[in-house]
Amino acid sequence: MNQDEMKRRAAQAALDYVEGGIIGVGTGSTVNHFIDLLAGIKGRIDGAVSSSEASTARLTRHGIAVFDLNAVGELSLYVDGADESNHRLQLIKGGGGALTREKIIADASQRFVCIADDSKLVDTLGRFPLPVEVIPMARGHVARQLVKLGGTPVWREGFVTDNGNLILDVRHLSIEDPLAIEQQINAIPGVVTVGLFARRPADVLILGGPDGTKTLTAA
Ligand SMILES: O=C(CO)[C@H](O)[C@H](O)COP(=O)(O)O
Repeated sequence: MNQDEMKRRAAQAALDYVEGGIIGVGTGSTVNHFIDLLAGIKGRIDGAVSSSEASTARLTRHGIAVFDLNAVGELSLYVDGADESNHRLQLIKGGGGALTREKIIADASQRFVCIADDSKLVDTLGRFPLPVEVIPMARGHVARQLVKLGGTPVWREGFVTDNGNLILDVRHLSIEDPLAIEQQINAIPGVVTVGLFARRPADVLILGGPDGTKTLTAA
């Protein structure tokens, strides 16, 4: 079975968590499946808060109303994908570059349901390069600080985030303590967001695989 079908299975299973109201919607190919499937039950919800311009466009195409987070306040549910998850449901996100808005919406939501194919579950985070969103003028400065932490930052050249910033993808970082690394990187002046979701992990992880889906919950 191909990876895309496994993503679609996870997205399908996430529909069970949709109870109504306005829900948070993330970004990426797995979430694209979720949006397409959500369209089939859109009468059940009042609309969505979106984590990217791409997801907003897709939601709108399906006739799902998109709201500003400021007008909505706290959300009961957020559904998003991930690039990696450990068994504590701490995540690396930002492969699609939407990490800042994703982190804001995750923080504003009572329940974060993460959907992914089963290759995303790892024992230790860090095989996937860690995305860091930075203010453009701070790119060199932040990169040097990341090298001091043991990482190898690579500028995602040509990519500009929805917030007008840049992304550094950091390889070779040892992420034994995700919470400590999240705090350390967030503390570098010029960093907008690091794509480590350790302070706010997922509450539920749905993994699509060849034999169906598997659901993990935070301890
Ligand atoms: O964090 C993200 C976007 O910023 C995505 O959730 C992450 O990159 C996973 O993407 P996909 O579902 O395409 O594998």
